[in-house]
Amino acid sequence: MRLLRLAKIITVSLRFGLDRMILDADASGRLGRIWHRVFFWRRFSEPRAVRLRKALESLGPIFVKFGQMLSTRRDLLPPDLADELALLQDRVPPFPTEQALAVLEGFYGRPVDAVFRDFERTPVASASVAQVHFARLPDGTEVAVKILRPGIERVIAHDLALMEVGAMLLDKAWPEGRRLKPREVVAEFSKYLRDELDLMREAANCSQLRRNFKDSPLLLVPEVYWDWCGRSVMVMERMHGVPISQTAAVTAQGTDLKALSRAGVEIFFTQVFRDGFFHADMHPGNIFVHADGRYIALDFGIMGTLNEVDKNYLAQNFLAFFKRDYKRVAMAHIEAGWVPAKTRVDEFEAAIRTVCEPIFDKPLKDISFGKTLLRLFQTARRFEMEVQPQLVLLQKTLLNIEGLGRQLDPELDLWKTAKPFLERWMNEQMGWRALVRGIKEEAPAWAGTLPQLPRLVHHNLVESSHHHVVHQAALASLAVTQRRQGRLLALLVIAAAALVALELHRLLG
Ligand SMILES: Nc1ncnc2c1ncn2[C@@H]1O[C@H](COP(=O)(O)OP(=O)(O)OP(=O)(O)O)[C@@H](O)[C@H]1O
Repeated sequence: MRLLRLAKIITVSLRFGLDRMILDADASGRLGRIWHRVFFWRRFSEPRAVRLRKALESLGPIFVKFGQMLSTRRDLLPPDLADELALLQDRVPPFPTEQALAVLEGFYGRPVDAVFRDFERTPVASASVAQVHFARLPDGTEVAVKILRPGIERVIAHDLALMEVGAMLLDKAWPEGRRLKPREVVAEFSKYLRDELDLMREAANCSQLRRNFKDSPLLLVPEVYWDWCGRSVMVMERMHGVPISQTAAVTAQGTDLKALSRAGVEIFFTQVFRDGFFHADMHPGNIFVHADGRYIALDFGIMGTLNEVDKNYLAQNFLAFFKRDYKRVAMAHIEAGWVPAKTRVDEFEAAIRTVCEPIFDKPLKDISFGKTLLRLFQTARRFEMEVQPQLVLLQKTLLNIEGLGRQLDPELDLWKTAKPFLERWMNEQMGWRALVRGIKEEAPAWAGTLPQLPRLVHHNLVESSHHHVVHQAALASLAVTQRRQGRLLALLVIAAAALVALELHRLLG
């Protein structure tokens, strides 16, 4: 099976000339010249990016997903490849309903019709990893049932193993290819795919996001029905709305597109700066709009988490960046320990200025946060900064949010919407508010420790007087040892002197 798959990969690579992409970059090499002679008859009329896209399409859904992920790594890929790969569509025919029913019956141990009041046999959507059917719970609640594609674990394991081999070869055999960090990219993809294979994880993400946005006037998140969920099945509230990509239908239901685009930015910055937990798969297929104008989020396979250091880094950088205070940007990197402490601030500052200043050529409203962050990461990498995966995820999501926002309202001023969030966060980190918050956070721990304080103080005093006695004894024994060693040294010196004297006497006498 694996050999067959490998053979297919090699054939497809030769058919679409992927080998040429590598060897053309290394045409002067001996291997390149020999290869060109062996395969002299091949001519490719299409550009390399199109050939790569077609090759991935013919290798199947996992490779298509891989290409989609690659298209977001603009920090690694040349623009022509990234643009073309972004066109990849995760279109796969649904798997037969009997298989879906078999998965469900295997999991529940009962016929599907005994679990759900009614279960729609035709899926509402199908993708490479899962498909979704609508159903009703016994009490009539409308639900969406997400089911993992049967056997997908095996397919993924095979394809990933082959990708890992490919990445290793690329890394070892092609010095230029190393810059694309093939092993790192495949490892990231592998983690992302394995996460998608556990629907309990996705359900937990969904339920956390719902809790964070409980009673929100901006965002709706489906409720998870845990009693019906497992690793390969997720049952959640069925949401009713219009896909955000259908702008005409969104307007027809009376939603103001300008308000919607602002709300999108607000939701994102709330997720980032309030919760440190954000939806990181914000492609238009996962976003719907409810009739009351609220967003509906779906698909919680990829979520990003940020800690206080990450948030501080982001807020400081964005605020300093928009004030064009590049020195502050450089300092923020050094203070957070992202770049080595030995980095020269002036050099780093100059490098940031060089990449960022051209961005300000445009009006503030047209500046892309996502691109700015990308430039910053690219610069910081040159200064030995290991960009954290959660920040790369955030930067990719920012690009999505901006794209979506500007599609809804070309006049959207992202900075105006985002600035209050950043400033509020910074204010909360400093001054008396931060102090009060710190006390509030620590108070429960103090409540537990305070009653024990007298006992702990007493214990420590006793311990320290005991330690004092122990220390005294140790010091005394050290002094004895020192005296002994002194005596030994004196004896050795005398013995050595006697030997020298004897030797001199023998030589002279
Ligand atoms: N709770 C829900 N209520 C209504 N429709 C839903 C719900 N969950 C999923 N769907 C429908 O199923 C589609 C696919 O769902 P989802 O994105 O979660 O699956 P997926 O397999 O991860 O797809 P992809 O990988 O393409 O994003 C959605 O676009 C939507 O049409």
